[in-house]
Amino acid sequence: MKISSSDAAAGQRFRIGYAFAPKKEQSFIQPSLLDHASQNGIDFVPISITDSLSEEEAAEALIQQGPFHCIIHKLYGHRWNHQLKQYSSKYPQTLILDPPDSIERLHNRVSMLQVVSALKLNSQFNISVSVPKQVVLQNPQSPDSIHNNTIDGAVEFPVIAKPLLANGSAKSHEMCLVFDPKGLQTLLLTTTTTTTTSASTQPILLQQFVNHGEVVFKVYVIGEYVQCVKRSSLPDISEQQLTALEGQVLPFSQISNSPQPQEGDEHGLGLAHDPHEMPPSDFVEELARGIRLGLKLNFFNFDVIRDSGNPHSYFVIDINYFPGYAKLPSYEQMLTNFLLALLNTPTQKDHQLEPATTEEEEESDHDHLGDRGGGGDASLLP
Ligand SMILES: Nc1ncnc2c1ncn2[C@@H]1O[C@H](COP(=O)(O)OP(=O)(O)OP(=O)(O)O)[C@@H](O)[C@H]1O
Ligand SMILES: O=P(O)(O)O[C@H]1[C@H](OP(=O)(O)O)[C@@H](OP(=O)(O)O)[C@@H](O)[C@@H](O)[C@@H]1OP(=O)(O)O
Repeated sequence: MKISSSDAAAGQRFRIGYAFAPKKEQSFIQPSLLDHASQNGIDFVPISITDSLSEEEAAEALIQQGPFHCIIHKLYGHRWNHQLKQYSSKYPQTLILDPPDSIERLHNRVSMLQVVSALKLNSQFNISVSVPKQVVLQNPQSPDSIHNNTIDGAVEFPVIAKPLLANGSAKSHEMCLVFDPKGLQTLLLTTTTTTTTSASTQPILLQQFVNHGEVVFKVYVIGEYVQCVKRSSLPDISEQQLTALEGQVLPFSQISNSPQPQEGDEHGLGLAHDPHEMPPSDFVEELARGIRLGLKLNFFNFDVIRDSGNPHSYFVIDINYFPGYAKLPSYEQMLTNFLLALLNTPTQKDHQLEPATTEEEEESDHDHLGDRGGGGDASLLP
């Protein structure tokens, strides 16, 4: 099959290949999305690759299912990255959203947040954004970690112990609230028979817990589209509670999937401001833009909390690749508009989705595409 730009201008439809784990496919590929996209000239095509194939056969199978104008995906690992690479050398004009190298950065809770520390926000907002203080225990069961030597001065209690690795596995979401050095010692000494973070000999991130009025703001990004929603979070911890919780470790997992908090529900500590008040939208948009440009990603969300003690101080605590967009009321429009804007840009219209032939031809195609180049490395950033 051959897809060309002149066809597209004449009403040719766009083929978007998608590759997701079954759970993601089920939640994201809704009939409402397929219908809306289809009415606007976009056909979503499932990419299917059998596990039993060898790496090279799997790459060939992906090539056979092409060409696509664009591939969207949330699959990880060497095998999938290799398939994409092979596919891209055959069809360099296909936009791979997003490039695996850019996604990779979100798989480590330190590297994912570096982009936030490097941000320079417009001072007109009178708002500061940072990352809570944090320290990594590379060897959680080493005597230095167990006796808290590694963390001396780096963070203050309470902290949240998070697996450093954030690869989407159930384990990577297992966290613990730790209230003092004794609790941390308990956590690190717990035998490997338990299933919490404590069981892990894998590196752990200790991130300072910030009181934030039990509300987390989730900012969903699709290219330039930004939507901020409120979700329930952990309650604030008072000094009295800290004393009462001495030596304790409280495990939890994926609590931000709980329903949105109701006004007046908060158990905050007599805050001077309303913890439910949404952050200013121009600030959220500027923050999302900065993170998007820094990460060179189009599909992600990030979690922001506001310091209970200072309404001008925000913290970004997590960034997720290709989150649960279907939870947003108008994700069908957001996604379709994003793809159409992208595929209808002049550079994109020049695309001829034919197999690459000679190296020379390929190079000239790359020149044509500039930064949006194929080869699986489209950054699509303005
Ligand atoms: N530093 C912090 N201070 C206060 N609360 C925090 C902090 N870090 C995390 N939390 C709370 O814990 C929740 C889970 O943390 P985090 O987002 O890092 O975990 P996750 O498993 O990666 O989440 P997700 O399910 O969104 O991928 C947050 O939504 C927030 O409610
Ligand atoms: O399953 P849901 O729809 O809730 O989406 C969640 C998504 O799971 P999925 O990709 O398996 O679907 C998670 O991905 P992994 O970290 O586990 O890779 C992460 O992005 C969460 O932040 C998303 O929740 P949200 O932030 O949108 O509330």
